[in-house]
Amino acid sequence: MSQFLLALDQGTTSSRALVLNSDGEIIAVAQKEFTQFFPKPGWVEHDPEEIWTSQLSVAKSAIRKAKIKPGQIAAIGITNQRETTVVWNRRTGQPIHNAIVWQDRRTAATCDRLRKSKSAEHLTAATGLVIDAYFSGTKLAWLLDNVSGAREAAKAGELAFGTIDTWLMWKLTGGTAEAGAVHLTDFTNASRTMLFDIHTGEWDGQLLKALKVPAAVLPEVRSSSEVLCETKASILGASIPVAGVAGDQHAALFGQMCTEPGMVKNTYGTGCFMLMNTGKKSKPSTNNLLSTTAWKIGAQAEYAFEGSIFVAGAVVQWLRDGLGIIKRSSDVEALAAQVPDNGGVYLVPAFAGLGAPHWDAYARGSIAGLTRGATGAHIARAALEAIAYQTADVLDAMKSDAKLKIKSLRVDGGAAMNDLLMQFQADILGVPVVRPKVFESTALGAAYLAGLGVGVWKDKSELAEKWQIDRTFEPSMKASQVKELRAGWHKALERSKNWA
Ligand SMILES: Nc1ncnc2c1ncn2[C@@H]1O[C@H](COP(=O)(O)OP(=O)(O)O)[C@@H](O)[C@H]1O
Ligand SMILES: O=P(O)(O)OC[C@H](O)CO
Repeated sequence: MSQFLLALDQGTTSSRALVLNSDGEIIAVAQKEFTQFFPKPGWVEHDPEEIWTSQLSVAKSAIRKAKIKPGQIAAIGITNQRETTVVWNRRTGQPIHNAIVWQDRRTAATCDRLRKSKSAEHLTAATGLVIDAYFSGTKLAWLLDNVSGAREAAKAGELAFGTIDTWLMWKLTGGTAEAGAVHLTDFTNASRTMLFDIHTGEWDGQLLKALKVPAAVLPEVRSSSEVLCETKASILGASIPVAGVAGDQHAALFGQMCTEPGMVKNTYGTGCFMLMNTGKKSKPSTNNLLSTTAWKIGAQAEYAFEGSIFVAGAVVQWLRDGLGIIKRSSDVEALAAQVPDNGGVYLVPAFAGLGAPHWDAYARGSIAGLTRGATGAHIARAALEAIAYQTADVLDAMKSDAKLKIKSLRVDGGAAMNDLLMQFQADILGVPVVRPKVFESTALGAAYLAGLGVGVWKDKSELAEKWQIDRTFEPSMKASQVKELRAGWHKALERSKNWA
């Protein structure tokens, strides 16, 4: 009987489900958006029940579209928006509050205090992270502090904390303690909590104490590729093993088959997430990157550097919705192509400050170098170039941290469809930019991890054969021109820093 994999990709704005066959080909996709809540400036929440119902409905719909029976699914792979925090009551299965989303800044002041505390140095060494409201730890502490009775209930073992992977596994296995629901997470998701020691692979007692988190709320940490649990048969129509779990950026690194040290992927979505495989030992960053996990397959952990850029494809949305110089995002390419170069115009899209490697929360956007001859086409070109310059700044930091030679950059995400941007990216980096045939790296990664977990595929080398190139963009710009352009970018960047 033919075997299939079901990938559940629970993202920030939508829940997606994909069915793959045992050749790793995608045969069905279903997607559903869900509600974003912004209760106060800087706060972002999701309804955990809506996350579950949307995820379940797309899973069923993808199975229907694939025209397969649930019993033909060999395994489920879960991949998810990372850091988003849910706390629920084990007995009733009810969340005690909305999920606090990774973008939520409500715990920024707690992080300021934590940065000055005696745990700060240990935190960075153990978790590889910088202290920031982005991660789950302070969000969990906020829930325990602000939901009435939560801390006592947590101490008494009545509450469960989880990232979205944990919540989905809980729901897939029955949704209450009585029904036998499991409380598990994987190595990659645990690594984004700010409570987990990525070297020992265990929850860190000192950090739990610093954030006053009772150990009783924490899930058990498992690898990213093994049978973690079996779904309750009544939910999807068959009991199916969940055999792959990873945060979405880690899954994308795997889906891009960046399985050797020095291999890098960049996802060009709203922002950019760049991850580089650094091998079986974690390396500290001295260039303002995160030192994080790649995945754990069986007993073998692998590590990565990560750099996030806050505004990438979003600058194209701004050209469309803010400036109104294009109608659709894809129009940016034709507009930018009307001019042979940027004409000395630089756009720094620091709309929300600057992420890696600059980390300037007070930077703001700017357009520099305007002359009377500047047109909308120059601005469009400068916007696309800015995505490439920011990427080059992160890759430089990675190269210097990793001391590894970069052979190429593997790309995915909506803006990686833009040929002009990808060619310019290759030119600026001086390394080939490689775009795969299948763009769904995140879902592929989750399905690959799950397939490995149940033996549909035997090892990484079998998977690497499935990964195919759509197009390679070779660098062709003169080194002197690259130098001049990057100098112009850095000059504009300086003007944008420390503005607000
Ligand atoms: N042809 C294009 N050129 C540049 N940017 C694009 C193009 N098409 C889409 N985008 C941008 O890509 C982003 C959407 O990519 P996607 O991977 O779906 O992002 P996300 O997962 O963050 O929602 C949007 O910000 C959009 O403006
Ligand atoms: O859901 P995405 O694709 O926006 O990814 C969210 C990241 O995992 C946040 O760290």
